[in-house]
Amino acid sequence: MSFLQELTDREHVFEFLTQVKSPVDVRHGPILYLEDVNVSFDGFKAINNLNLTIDDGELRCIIGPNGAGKTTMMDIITGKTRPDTGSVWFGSRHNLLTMNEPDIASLGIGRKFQKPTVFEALTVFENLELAMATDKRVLPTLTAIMKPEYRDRIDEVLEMIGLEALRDRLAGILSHGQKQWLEIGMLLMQKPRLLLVDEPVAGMTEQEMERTAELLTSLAGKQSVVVVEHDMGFVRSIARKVTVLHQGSVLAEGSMDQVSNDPEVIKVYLGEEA
Ligand SMILES: Nc1ncnc2c1ncn2[C@@H]1O[C@H](COP(=O)(O)OP(=O)(O)OP(=O)(O)O)[C@@H](O)[C@H]1O
Repeated sequence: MSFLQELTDREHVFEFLTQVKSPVDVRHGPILYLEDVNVSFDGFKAINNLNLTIDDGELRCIIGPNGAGKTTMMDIITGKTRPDTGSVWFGSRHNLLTMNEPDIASLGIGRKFQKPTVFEALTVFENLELAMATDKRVLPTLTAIMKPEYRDRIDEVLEMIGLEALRDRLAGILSHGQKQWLEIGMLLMQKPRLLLVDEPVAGMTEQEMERTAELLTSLAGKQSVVVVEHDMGFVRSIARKVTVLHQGSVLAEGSMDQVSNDPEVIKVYLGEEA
């Protein structure tokens, strides 16, 4: 079928519109598995024998002082940084160290950076629409022929992120918090299996933080969510299990109460704030 025929065939399902069919295999183990990972930058060990396991559907908070290796760890998972040694697996089938960044993203690993990067001149709805198309050049075509199921997905995501009432407003007029939720919504359009979220509540009001806590906890279960955050009040409000990184390794892991009472953690990290 030619591209022109595809365009005029109302029943044709474009490859770029099909949701990511994540083939990740979690039947016998975790969704994310890092073992003995090491990364050095000019001789400095940013990641040092790091071991980390995230279960399917889990919400995990990662904390740690500046320079602990949190960003580098996210960069390794998404393929931005290659470790010197170690293993990184997504389910039991996908060795992430053999894959590039776009392939890792298309497996269903979504990453939300600290700063919101929504398209301010587009409406909330259009931002979500755009997030669905992997080939951004086809957006005008996509808008003209959008199938009901894609509209349904946008409606579903609008409800999840609480922006239904603002669907036709330009993203540029949204508050900082609303932009962050919209960007999370853009990631959700592709139905990711694992979401990596970097400092989601930096710069948010108390109310926005509460709403973000509700959003992230509501996502867990359906997808796995890893949140890197410095705000301890926020971490306490959402955390089930917390991992404390220090000098590129796991220093402690457990409930917020367990890690915040751990003498090593108090010494190297929470002690900083006391
Ligand atoms: N590309 C790089 N080149 C050299 N050093 C780097 C590079 N990336 C990170 N580092 C160093 O590796 C260490 C870990 O950095 P990383 O950004 O992962 O820490 P972090 O826990 O995310 O810190 P923060 O909480 O401040 O964001 C730091 O000492 C940092 O300076």
